[in-house]
Formats: sequence, structure tokens, C-alpha cells
Amino acid sequence: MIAVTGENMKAIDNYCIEKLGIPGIVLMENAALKVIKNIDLNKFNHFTILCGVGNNGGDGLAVARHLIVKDKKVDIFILGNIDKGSHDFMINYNILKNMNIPIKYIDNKKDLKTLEESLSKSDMVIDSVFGTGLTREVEGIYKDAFSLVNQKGKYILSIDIPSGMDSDTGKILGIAIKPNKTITFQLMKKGLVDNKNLAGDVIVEPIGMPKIAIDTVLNTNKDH
Ligand SMILES: NC(=O)C1=CN([C@@H]2O[C@H](COP(=O)(O)OP(=O)(O)OC[C@H]3O[C@@H](n4cnc5c(N)ncnc54)[C@H](O)[C@@H]3O)[C@@H](O)[C@H]2O)[C@H](O)CC1
Ligand SMILES: [K+]
Repeated sequence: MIAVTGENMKAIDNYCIEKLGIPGIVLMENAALKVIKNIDLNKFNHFTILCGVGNNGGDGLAVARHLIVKDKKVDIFILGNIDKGSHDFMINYNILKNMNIPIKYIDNKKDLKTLEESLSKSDMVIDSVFGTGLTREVEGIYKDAFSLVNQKGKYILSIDIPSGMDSDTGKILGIAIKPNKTITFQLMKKGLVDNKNLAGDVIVEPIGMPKIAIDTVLNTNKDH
């Protein structure tokens, strides 16, 4: 099975969006539906969803919306500065605001209390803080939140990459979420192969990226 880097994935993403005209939000919605497909909705009814403010976080917000539509109990927490929200993150953020869905923000240690309360009641944690866009060590409130999730989460599903793991090398940058399952999009990531024992059960789910995008980007890269 082919395994790619975050950079490869970004290039394929950009090809789909810029060359083929597939809006990023379509890929994000496809991604969210593939996460839902991998959740046993007869078994899990209460979710703690931890989101960053990039597209990984956007995936988590879209998953939250689909769970809400299916009448599941969903506690949404955002880590990071909304003003830095990516374009597609903001689309899903605004939809939830328009639906009057409560969203909690974890800015400092006192906010961890509400996260802990949710973790004590929920039966699944969805980790959508960082994916292929992790760029540096996980520190501060992110570290505190990850540690709490790893201690108290009953069952953890990571979106695309366990947050805190480098998608290219599998290295843990300070601390990473320790999932039971990781749903990674379209292609296996090198980091998930190199550090398979810290990603739980890894499932690769296509999200509608045409072969031409993948072949063009990967073959082009091969020439270099
Ligand atoms: N190409 C695909 O297959 C698709 C991927 N999707 C999802 O998009 C993410 C990648 O999104 P991106 O916005 O590039 O990055 P992230 O969301 O992973 O994170 C960026 C976000 O996090 C901040 N950040 C990075 N490192 C740190 C740190 N150590 N501490 C604090 N903050 C940090 C950074 O500033 C950004 O704000 C991919 O994984 C998929 O989940 C699409 O949704 C569908 C198509
Ligand atoms: K993640």
C-alpha cells in the first residue's frame, strides 16, 4: 500500500481544488461522512469532539453536525484562536452557530473542567485538533487537554492523524492523542506506517479525490 507525506497530500488537495475545481468543503464533507461510516451508532451515543482551527478541526465540526442530525449528544470544544480559522473550518463553524449549537472554547486551565465533565459522561472522543498541518511541538493548553483526553477518554477516534503525531515521520511532538482508531483520508500516511502502534486501528477512507490528481502529483514528485 502506498504511503504519502503531508506535503504530498496537500499537493493532491490543491490539485483537486485548483485544477479540477472540487471545492475543499466538498472534500471535507466527504471526509466527515467517512468518519460517520466508521462509528457504530448503535453503540456510541454521547461524543466529546475536540477541534483545532485548521481543516482537521473543520472535519471535526462537520462530523459533529452529522451526529447532531442523528440526534446524538455532542459536546464540542475548540482549541485555538477562531480568528485564525481556516476557510473551510469557518464554513462548518458558522453552520453550527446558525444552528444555535453550543460550542465551548478551551483557552486556559480553568476551561479544562468542562472538558473533564464531558469526558466523564461521553462514550467516544473524536480528536480533530491537528492532522497533516502539525508544525511544531504541542505545548501549553494543548498539552494539558491532550493529557486529559488520554487519561479520561473511554474510546478515542482520531481524524486523519492522531493529534500531536508528525504525519511524515510518526514522531510524537511533545505529546499526542492515543487513539483506539484513526480514520485517515484517501491515502495512508508515512507517519502512520512508521509509528503504527500509536495510531490504534488505522483505516484508510477515500474521500473522492480522482485518480488523475493522485497520479499527477505523485508521478510528478517521482521525477524530482
Ligand atoms: N487532503 C486531504 O486529504 C484533506 C484533508 N483534510 C483535513 O485537513 C487536514 C490538514 O488541515 P490543515 O489546515 O492543513 O492543518 P491542521 O488542521 O492539521 O492544523 C493546522 C492548524 O494547527 C495549527 N498548529 C499546527 N501545529 C500546532 C501546534 N504544535 N500548536 C498549536 N497549533 C498548531 C496551525 O496553526 C493551524 O491552525 C488534514 O489532516 C485532514 O484532516 C480536509 O478536511 C479534507 C481533505
Ligand atoms: K487529528
